[in-house]
Amino acid sequence: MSELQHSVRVDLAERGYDIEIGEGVLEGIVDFVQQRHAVSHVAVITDSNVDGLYADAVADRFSDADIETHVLVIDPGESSKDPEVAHDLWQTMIEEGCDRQTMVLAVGGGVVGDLAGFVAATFARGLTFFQAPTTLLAQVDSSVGGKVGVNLEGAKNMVGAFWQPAGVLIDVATLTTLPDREYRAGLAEVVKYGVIMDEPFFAYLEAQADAINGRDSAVLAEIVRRCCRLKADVVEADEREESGRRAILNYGHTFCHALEAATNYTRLLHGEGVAIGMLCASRLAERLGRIGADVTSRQHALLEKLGLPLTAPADLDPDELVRLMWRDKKVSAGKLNFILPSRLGEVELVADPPVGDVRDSLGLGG
Ligand SMILES: NC(=O)c1ccc[n+]([C@@H]2O[C@H](COP(=O)([O-])OP(=O)(O)OC[C@H]3O[C@@H](n4cnc5c(N)ncnc54)[C@H](O)[C@@H]3O)[C@@H](O)[C@H]2O)c1
Ligand SMILES: O=C(O)C(=O)C[C@@H](O)[C@H](O)[C@H](O)COP(=O)(O)O
Ligand SMILES: [Zn+2]
Repeated sequence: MSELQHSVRVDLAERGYDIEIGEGVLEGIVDFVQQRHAVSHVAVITDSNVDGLYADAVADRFSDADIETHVLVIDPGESSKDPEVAHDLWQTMIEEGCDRQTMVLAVGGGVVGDLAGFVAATFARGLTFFQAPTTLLAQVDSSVGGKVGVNLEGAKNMVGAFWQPAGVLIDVATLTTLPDREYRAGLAEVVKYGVIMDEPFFAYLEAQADAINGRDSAVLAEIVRRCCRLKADVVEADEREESGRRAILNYGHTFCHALEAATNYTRLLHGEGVAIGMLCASRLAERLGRIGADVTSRQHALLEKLGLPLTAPADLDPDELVRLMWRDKKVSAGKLNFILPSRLGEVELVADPPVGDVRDSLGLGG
Protein backbone atom coordinates (compact mmCIF):
# COMPACT_ATOMS: atom_id res chain seq x y z
CA MET A 1 0.00 0.00 0.00
CA SER A 2 1.27 3.51 -0.80
CA GLU A 3 1.42 6.27 1.80
CA LEU A 4 -1.88 7.51 0.38
CA GLN A 5 -3.73 4.21 0.67
CA HIS A 6 -5.12 2.87 3.89
CA SER A 7 -7.75 0.42 5.02
CA VAL A 8 -9.64 0.47 8.32
CA ARG A 9 -12.06 -2.23 9.48
CA VAL A 10 -14.98 -1.37 11.75
CA ASP A 11 -15.52 -4.64 13.56
CA LEU A 12 -19.19 -4.88 14.48
CA ALA A 13 -19.81 -8.59 13.80
CA GLU A 14 -22.59 -8.85 11.16
CA ARG A 15 -22.71 -5.06 10.84
CA GLY A 16 -18.94 -4.73 10.37
CA TYR A 17 -17.54 -2.90 7.34
CA ASP A 18 -14.41 -1.64 5.60
CA ILE A 19 -13.28 1.93 5.15
CA GLU A 20 -10.98 2.23 2.13
CA ILE A 21 -8.95 5.43 1.93
CA GLY A 22 -6.89 6.58 -1.05
CA GLU A 23 -6.32 9.09 -3.82
CA GLY A 24 -8.52 8.53 -6.89
CA VAL A 25 -10.30 5.54 -5.36
CA LEU A 26 -13.74 6.79 -6.46
CA GLU A 27 -12.89 5.39 -9.90
CA GLY A 28 -13.24 1.95 -8.38
CA ILE A 29 -16.53 2.54 -6.58
CA VAL A 30 -18.51 -0.06 -8.52
CA ASP A 31 -16.02 -2.81 -7.63
CA PHE A 32 -15.88 -1.60 -4.03
CA VAL A 33 -19.66 -1.93 -3.74
CA GLN A 34 -19.98 -5.15 -5.73
CA GLN A 35 -17.36 -6.88 -3.58
CA ARG A 36 -19.61 -6.26 -0.57
CA HIS A 37 -23.18 -6.28 -1.88
CA ALA A 38 -25.08 -7.78 -4.81
CA VAL A 39 -26.27 -4.48 -6.21
CA SER A 40 -28.99 -4.19 -8.85
CA HIS A 41 -30.39 -0.71 -8.27
CA VAL A 42 -28.71 2.40 -6.83
CA ALA A 43 -30.12 5.67 -5.49
CA VAL A 44 -27.21 8.14 -5.38
CA ILE A 45 -28.02 10.95 -2.96
CA THR A 46 -25.91 14.09 -3.27
CA ASP A 47 -26.15 17.88 -3.16
CA SER A 48 -26.09 20.31 -6.06
CA ASN A 49 -22.43 21.28 -5.46
CA VAL A 50 -21.14 17.73 -5.36
CA ASP A 51 -23.37 16.46 -8.16
CA GLY A 52 -21.38 18.03 -11.03
CA LEU A 53 -18.04 17.54 -9.29
CA TYR A 54 -18.28 13.83 -8.38
CA ALA A 55 -21.74 12.28 -7.97
CA ASP A 56 -22.75 12.43 -11.62
CA ALA A 57 -19.57 10.60 -12.63
CA VAL A 58 -20.12 8.04 -9.86
CA ALA A 59 -23.67 7.44 -11.13
CA ASP A 60 -22.36 6.99 -14.70
CA ARG A 61 -20.01 4.27 -13.46
CA PHE A 62 -22.96 2.30 -12.07
CA SER A 63 -25.03 2.86 -15.23
CA ASP A 64 -22.06 1.74 -17.37
CA ALA A 65 -22.01 -1.46 -15.32
CA ASP A 66 -25.68 -2.02 -16.31
CA ILE A 67 -26.94 -1.18 -12.85
CA GLU A 68 -30.14 0.88 -12.75
CA THR A 69 -29.17 4.21 -11.22
CA HIS A 70 -31.02 7.31 -10.06
CA VAL A 71 -29.45 10.52 -8.79
CA LEU A 72 -31.36 12.48 -6.14
CA VAL A 73 -30.01 15.99 -5.61
CA ILE A 74 -30.68 18.13 -2.52
CA ASP A 75 -29.81 21.77 -1.87
CA PRO A 76 -26.41 22.16 -0.20
CA GLY A 77 -26.12 23.11 3.46
CA GLU A 78 -27.40 22.27 6.91
CA SER A 79 -30.95 23.45 6.13
CA SER A 80 -31.38 20.28 4.05
CA LYS A 81 -30.95 18.08 7.13
CA ASP A 82 -34.65 18.48 7.67
CA PRO A 83 -37.63 16.10 7.95
CA GLU A 84 -39.31 17.77 4.97
CA VAL A 85 -36.32 17.09 2.74
CA ALA A 86 -36.29 13.47 3.95
CA HIS A 87 -39.97 13.30 3.04
CA ASP A 88 -39.26 14.65 -0.47
CA LEU A 89 -36.58 12.00 -0.92
CA TRP A 90 -38.88 9.15 0.22
CA GLN A 91 -41.51 10.41 -2.22
CA THR A 92 -39.05 10.69 -5.13
CA MET A 93 -37.74 7.22 -4.37
CA ILE A 94 -41.26 5.78 -4.65
CA GLU A 95 -41.73 7.57 -7.97
CA GLU A 96 -38.35 6.26 -9.26
CA GLY A 97 -39.37 2.69 -8.42
CA CYS A 98 -37.05 2.17 -5.46
CA ASP A 99 -37.79 -0.93 -3.38
CA ARG A 100 -36.11 -3.05 -0.71
CA GLN A 101 -33.40 -4.09 -3.17
CA THR A 102 -32.34 -0.50 -3.80
CA MET A 103 -28.95 0.46 -2.39
CA VAL A 104 -28.50 4.05 -1.18
CA LEU A 105 -25.15 5.69 -1.86
CA ALA A 106 -24.36 9.03 -0.20
CA VAL A 107 -21.88 11.12 -2.20
CA GLY A 108 -21.10 14.36 -0.38
CA GLY A 109 -20.46 15.86 3.01
CA GLY A 110 -21.95 15.16 6.40
CA VAL A 111 -25.30 16.73 5.52
CA VAL A 112 -25.75 14.37 2.58
CA GLY A 113 -24.45 11.40 4.60
CA ASP A 114 -26.66 12.01 7.66
CA LEU A 115 -29.76 12.66 5.55
CA ALA A 116 -29.19 9.86 3.02
CA GLY A 117 -28.42 7.46 5.87
CA PHE A 118 -31.66 8.43 7.60
CA VAL A 119 -33.59 7.88 4.38
CA ALA A 120 -31.84 4.52 3.90
CA ALA A 121 -32.63 3.50 7.49
CA THR A 122 -36.32 4.29 7.11
CA PHE A 123 -37.38 3.69 3.49
CA ALA A 124 -39.09 0.30 3.23
CA ARG A 125 -37.82 -0.29 6.81
CA GLY A 126 -34.19 -0.15 5.83
CA LEU A 127 -31.98 -0.27 2.74
CA THR A 128 -28.33 -1.15 2.30
CA PHE A 129 -26.30 2.02 2.54
CA PHE A 130 -22.81 3.02 1.35
CA GLN A 131 -20.94 6.24 1.96
CA ALA A 132 -18.54 8.11 -0.37
CA PRO A 133 -17.71 11.18 1.74
CA THR A 134 -16.26 14.22 -0.03
CA THR A 135 -15.61 16.71 2.81
CA LEU A 136 -12.86 16.41 5.37
CA LEU A 137 -15.45 16.42 8.13
CA ALA A 138 -17.34 13.54 6.55
CA GLN A 139 -14.12 11.59 5.86
CA VAL A 140 -12.85 11.82 9.43
CA ASP A 141 -16.12 11.59 11.31
CA SER A 142 -19.66 11.56 9.93
CA SER A 143 -19.34 8.74 7.38
CA VAL A 144 -18.23 6.32 10.10
CA GLY A 145 -20.28 4.96 12.98
CA GLY A 146 -23.83 4.96 11.71
CA LYS A 147 -25.35 8.02 13.39
CA VAL A 148 -27.86 9.27 10.82
CA GLY A 149 -30.66 11.77 11.16
CA VAL A 150 -32.17 15.19 10.68
CA ASN A 151 -32.58 18.34 12.79
CA LEU A 152 -35.67 19.79 14.40
CA GLU A 153 -36.01 23.50 15.00
CA GLY A 154 -33.91 24.17 18.09
CA ALA A 155 -32.80 20.53 18.44
CA LYS A 156 -29.89 19.25 16.39
CA ASN A 157 -29.96 15.64 15.10
CA MET A 158 -33.11 15.02 17.16
CA VAL A 159 -34.75 12.51 14.80
CA GLY A 160 -32.60 9.69 13.54
CA ALA A 161 -31.26 6.18 13.88
CA PHE A 162 -28.13 4.11 14.19
CA TRP A 163 -27.73 2.66 10.70
CA GLN A 164 -24.29 1.42 9.78
CA PRO A 165 -23.03 1.69 6.20
CA ALA A 166 -22.03 -1.50 4.40
CA GLY A 167 -18.81 0.23 3.31
CA VAL A 168 -17.14 3.63 3.19
CA LEU A 169 -14.97 4.68 0.24
CA ILE A 170 -12.87 7.77 0.95
CA ASP A 171 -11.21 9.53 -1.96
CA VAL A 172 -8.90 12.17 -0.46
CA ALA A 173 -8.47 13.71 -3.93
CA THR A 174 -11.97 15.18 -3.52
CA LEU A 175 -10.56 17.45 -0.81
CA THR A 176 -8.74 19.52 -3.44
CA THR A 177 -12.01 21.19 -4.49
CA LEU A 178 -13.33 21.81 -0.98
CA PRO A 179 -13.77 25.52 -0.15
CA ASP A 180 -11.37 26.84 2.47
CA ARG A 181 -14.00 27.45 5.16
CA GLU A 182 -15.39 23.90 4.79
CA TYR A 183 -11.91 22.41 4.91
CA ARG A 184 -11.10 24.23 8.14
CA ALA A 185 -14.43 23.22 9.68
CA GLY A 186 -13.44 19.58 9.16
CA LEU A 187 -10.16 20.19 10.96
CA ALA A 188 -12.06 20.96 14.17
CA GLU A 189 -13.32 17.36 14.38
CA VAL A 190 -9.75 16.19 13.64
CA VAL A 191 -8.43 18.20 16.61
CA LYS A 192 -11.26 16.70 18.70
CA TYR A 193 -9.80 13.19 18.29
CA GLY A 194 -6.46 14.34 19.63
CA VAL A 195 -8.02 15.96 22.69
CA ILE A 196 -10.37 13.12 23.56
CA MET A 197 -8.17 10.08 23.08
CA ASP A 198 -4.75 10.58 21.48
CA GLU A 199 -2.25 13.11 22.82
CA PRO A 200 0.51 11.99 20.38
CA PHE A 201 -1.93 12.66 17.52
CA PHE A 202 -2.60 16.13 18.94
CA ALA A 203 1.17 16.74 19.00
CA TYR A 204 1.41 15.44 15.40
CA LEU A 205 -1.24 17.98 14.34
CA GLU A 206 0.72 20.77 16.06
CA ALA A 207 3.90 19.68 14.27
CA GLN A 208 2.18 19.30 10.87
CA ALA A 209 0.04 22.46 11.01
CA ASP A 210 1.79 24.03 8.01
CA ALA A 211 1.41 20.87 5.92
CA ILE A 212 -2.25 20.66 6.98
CA ASN A 213 -2.83 24.27 5.97
CA GLY A 214 -1.22 23.43 2.62
CA ARG A 215 -3.48 20.33 2.22
CA ASP A 216 -0.51 18.00 1.87
CA SER A 217 -2.11 14.82 0.52
CA ALA A 218 0.05 12.29 2.40
CA VAL A 219 -0.55 14.10 5.69
CA LEU A 220 -4.28 14.27 4.94
CA ALA A 221 -4.48 10.56 4.10
CA GLU A 222 -2.73 9.78 7.40
CA ILE A 223 -5.07 12.10 9.32
CA VAL A 224 -8.14 10.49 7.76
CA ARG A 225 -6.79 7.00 8.54
CA ARG A 226 -5.97 7.88 12.14
CA CYS A 227 -9.36 9.52 12.81
CA CYS A 228 -11.28 6.65 11.21
CA ARG A 229 -9.30 4.15 13.32
CA LEU A 230 -9.93 6.13 16.51
CA LYS A 231 -13.64 6.47 15.74
CA ALA A 232 -13.89 2.79 14.81
CA ASP A 233 -12.36 1.85 18.19
CA VAL A 234 -15.00 3.90 20.00
CA VAL A 235 -17.89 2.63 17.88
CA GLU A 236 -16.75 -0.98 18.28
CA ALA A 237 -16.79 -0.50 22.07
CA ASP A 238 -20.20 1.22 22.24
CA GLU A 239 -22.06 1.16 18.93
CA ARG A 240 -25.26 2.83 20.14
CA GLU A 241 -23.91 5.13 22.86
CA GLU A 242 -25.22 2.89 25.63
CA SER A 243 -22.20 2.24 27.84
CA GLY A 244 -21.11 5.86 27.73
CA ARG A 245 -17.82 5.33 25.81
CA ARG A 246 -19.22 6.70 22.53
CA ALA A 247 -20.27 9.93 24.27
CA ILE A 248 -16.61 11.02 24.24
CA LEU A 249 -17.09 11.82 20.52
CA ASN A 250 -19.49 14.51 21.71
CA TYR A 251 -16.70 16.64 23.22
CA GLY A 252 -17.60 20.30 22.61
CA HIS A 253 -20.94 19.33 21.08
CA THR A 254 -23.30 20.37 23.92
CA PHE A 255 -22.08 23.93 23.39
CA CYS A 256 -21.83 23.47 19.61
CA HIS A 257 -25.36 22.19 19.11
CA ALA A 258 -26.79 25.04 21.21
CA LEU A 259 -24.83 27.54 19.09
CA GLU A 260 -26.03 25.93 15.86
CA ALA A 261 -29.66 25.81 17.02
CA ALA A 262 -29.57 29.39 18.37
CA THR A 263 -28.44 30.61 14.96
CA ASN A 264 -31.03 28.51 13.12
CA TYR A 265 -28.21 26.40 11.56
CA THR A 266 -27.24 29.33 9.31
CA ARG A 267 -24.32 31.23 10.79
CA LEU A 268 -21.87 28.60 11.96
CA LEU A 269 -20.73 25.48 10.17
CA HIS A 270 -20.88 22.40 12.39
CA GLY A 271 -17.09 22.19 12.61
CA GLU A 272 -16.86 25.87 13.54
CA GLY A 273 -19.33 25.23 16.35
CA VAL A 274 -17.20 22.26 17.44
CA ALA A 275 -14.07 24.46 17.61
CA ILE A 276 -15.83 27.08 19.74
CA GLY A 277 -17.61 24.39 21.77
CA MET A 278 -14.38 22.54 22.61
CA LEU A 279 -12.88 25.75 24.00
CA CYS A 280 -16.04 26.38 26.05
CA ALA A 281 -15.91 22.83 27.41
CA SER A 282 -12.22 23.16 28.21
CA ARG A 283 -12.87 26.42 30.08
CA LEU A 284 -15.64 24.67 31.99
CA ALA A 285 -13.20 21.91 32.97
CA GLU A 286 -10.78 24.60 34.17
CA ARG A 287 -13.51 26.27 36.26
CA LEU A 288 -14.31 22.93 37.84
CA GLY A 289 -10.63 22.49 38.74
CA ARG A 290 -10.23 19.44 36.49
CA ILE A 291 -7.41 20.79 34.28
CA GLY A 292 -4.88 23.61 34.20
CA ALA A 293 -5.09 26.54 31.76
CA ASP A 294 -2.35 24.94 29.61
CA VAL A 295 -4.80 22.31 28.27
CA THR A 296 -7.12 25.02 26.95
CA SER A 297 -4.32 27.20 25.61
CA ARG A 298 -2.82 24.33 23.56
CA GLN A 299 -6.21 23.70 21.94
CA HIS A 300 -6.70 27.44 21.40
CA ALA A 301 -3.29 27.79 19.74
CA LEU A 302 -3.81 24.81 17.40
CA LEU A 303 -7.34 25.80 16.41
CA GLU A 304 -6.14 29.35 15.76
CA LYS A 305 -3.25 28.08 13.62
CA LEU A 306 -5.76 26.03 11.62
CA GLY A 307 -7.88 29.13 10.99
CA LEU A 308 -10.93 28.21 13.06
CA PRO A 309 -13.22 30.62 14.94
CA LEU A 310 -12.51 30.63 18.65
CA THR A 311 -15.36 32.60 20.23
CA ALA A 312 -19.14 32.41 20.17
CA PRO A 313 -20.91 35.18 18.22
CA ALA A 314 -21.08 38.10 20.66
CA ASP A 315 -24.74 38.91 20.01
CA LEU A 316 -26.01 35.55 21.29
CA ASP A 317 -27.82 35.41 24.63
CA PRO A 318 -26.00 33.07 27.06
CA ASP A 319 -29.21 32.21 28.92
CA GLU A 320 -30.90 31.17 25.68
CA LEU A 321 -27.89 29.01 24.80
CA VAL A 322 -28.02 27.29 28.19
CA ARG A 323 -31.78 26.72 27.74
CA LEU A 324 -31.10 25.05 24.36
CA MET A 325 -28.57 22.71 25.97
CA TRP A 326 -31.39 20.78 27.66
CA ARG A 327 -32.19 19.29 24.24
CA ASP A 328 -28.80 17.58 24.19
CA LYS A 329 -29.09 13.81 23.90
CA LYS A 330 -26.77 13.33 26.88
CA VAL A 331 -29.32 14.94 29.21
CA SER A 332 -30.33 12.35 31.77
CA ALA A 333 -32.82 12.65 34.66
CA GLY A 334 -33.16 16.33 33.87
CA LYS A 335 -29.42 16.98 34.35
CA LEU A 336 -26.90 18.28 31.85
CA ASN A 337 -23.89 16.07 31.20
CA PHE A 338 -20.68 17.30 29.62
CA ILE A 339 -17.65 15.59 28.12
CA LEU A 340 -14.71 17.42 29.67
CA PRO A 341 -10.94 16.93 29.42
CA SER A 342 -9.01 15.56 32.38
CA ARG A 343 -5.78 16.07 30.38
CA LEU A 344 -4.89 16.30 26.69
CA GLY A 345 -5.78 12.89 25.27
CA GLU A 346 -8.40 11.97 27.86
CA VAL A 347 -11.96 13.10 28.59
CA GLU A 348 -14.64 12.09 31.07
CA LEU A 349 -18.39 12.49 31.40
CA VAL A 350 -19.11 15.08 34.06
CA ALA A 351 -22.67 15.17 35.40
CA ASP A 352 -24.60 18.24 36.40
CA PRO A 353 -21.99 21.00 36.67
CA PRO A 354 -23.27 24.30 38.15
CA VAL A 355 -25.27 26.10 35.45
CA GLY A 356 -23.53 29.39 36.32
CA ASP A 357 -20.19 27.81 35.38
CA VAL A 358 -21.66 26.48 32.12
CA ARG A 359 -22.98 29.94 31.29
CA ASP A 360 -19.70 31.67 32.15
CA SER A 361 -17.72 29.16 30.08
CA LEU A 362 -19.49 30.47 26.98
CA GLY A 363 -17.26 33.54 27.26
CA LEU A 364 -20.14 35.86 26.37
CA GLY A 365 -20.21 37.98 29.53
CA GLY A 366 -23.65 39.41 30.20
N1 LIG B 1 -23.17 11.34 11.78
C1 LIG B 1 -22.10 11.74 12.44
O1 LIG B 1 -21.46 10.99 13.17
C2 LIG B 1 -21.64 13.16 12.27
C3 LIG B 1 -20.36 13.54 12.70
C4 LIG B 1 -19.95 14.85 12.49
C5 LIG B 1 -20.79 15.74 11.84
N2 LIG B 1 -22.00 15.34 11.41
C6 LIG B 1 -22.89 16.25 10.67
O2 LIG B 1 -22.26 16.57 9.43
C7 LIG B 1 -22.80 17.79 8.95
C8 LIG B 1 -21.69 18.68 8.44
O3 LIG B 1 -21.05 18.02 7.38
P1 LIG B 1 -20.06 18.81 6.40
O4 LIG B 1 -19.21 19.72 7.19
O5 LIG B 1 -19.45 17.81 5.53
O6 LIG B 1 -21.05 19.77 5.62
P2 LIG B 1 -21.83 19.66 4.23
O7 LIG B 1 -22.29 18.30 3.97
O8 LIG B 1 -22.83 20.76 4.26
O9 LIG B 1 -20.71 20.00 3.15
C9 LIG B 1 -20.10 21.26 3.19
C10 LIG B 1 -20.18 22.00 1.84
O10 LIG B 1 -19.16 21.52 1.00
C11 LIG B 1 -19.70 21.17 -0.27
N3 LIG B 1 -18.87 20.07 -0.74
C12 LIG B 1 -18.87 18.80 -0.28
N4 LIG B 1 -17.82 18.14 -0.80
C13 LIG B 1 -17.18 18.98 -1.63
C14 LIG B 1 -16.03 18.88 -2.44
N5 LIG B 1 -15.29 17.78 -2.43
N6 LIG B 1 -15.66 19.95 -3.16
C15 LIG B 1 -16.39 21.11 -3.12
N7 LIG B 1 -17.47 21.28 -2.35
C16 LIG B 1 -17.85 20.22 -1.60
C17 LIG B 1 -21.13 20.84 0.00
O11 LIG B 1 -21.91 21.03 -1.15
C18 LIG B 1 -21.47 21.86 1.08
O12 LIG B 1 -21.79 23.10 0.50
C19 LIG B 1 -23.54 18.42 10.12
O13 LIG B 1 -24.91 18.29 9.92
C20 LIG B 1 -23.10 17.60 11.30
O14 LIG B 1 -24.07 17.56 12.31
C21 LIG B 1 -22.44 14.07 11.61
O1 LIG C 1 -20.44 9.73 16.18
C1 LIG C 1 -20.70 10.24 17.28
O2 LIG C 1 -21.12 9.56 18.23
C2 LIG C 1 -20.53 11.69 17.48
O3 LIG C 1 -20.96 12.22 18.50
C3 LIG C 1 -19.80 12.48 16.40
C4 LIG C 1 -20.16 13.96 16.38
O4 LIG C 1 -19.04 14.61 15.77
C5 LIG C 1 -21.38 14.27 15.52
O5 LIG C 1 -21.51 15.66 15.40
C6 LIG C 1 -22.67 13.62 15.92
O6 LIG C 1 -23.61 13.77 14.88
C7 LIG C 1 -23.31 14.19 17.17
O7 LIG C 1 -24.35 13.36 17.54
P1 LIG C 1 -25.46 13.69 18.62
O8 LIG C 1 -25.86 12.35 19.12
O9 LIG C 1 -24.87 14.59 19.67
O10 LIG C 1 -26.55 14.39 17.89
ZN1 LIG D 1 -19.56 16.65 15.28
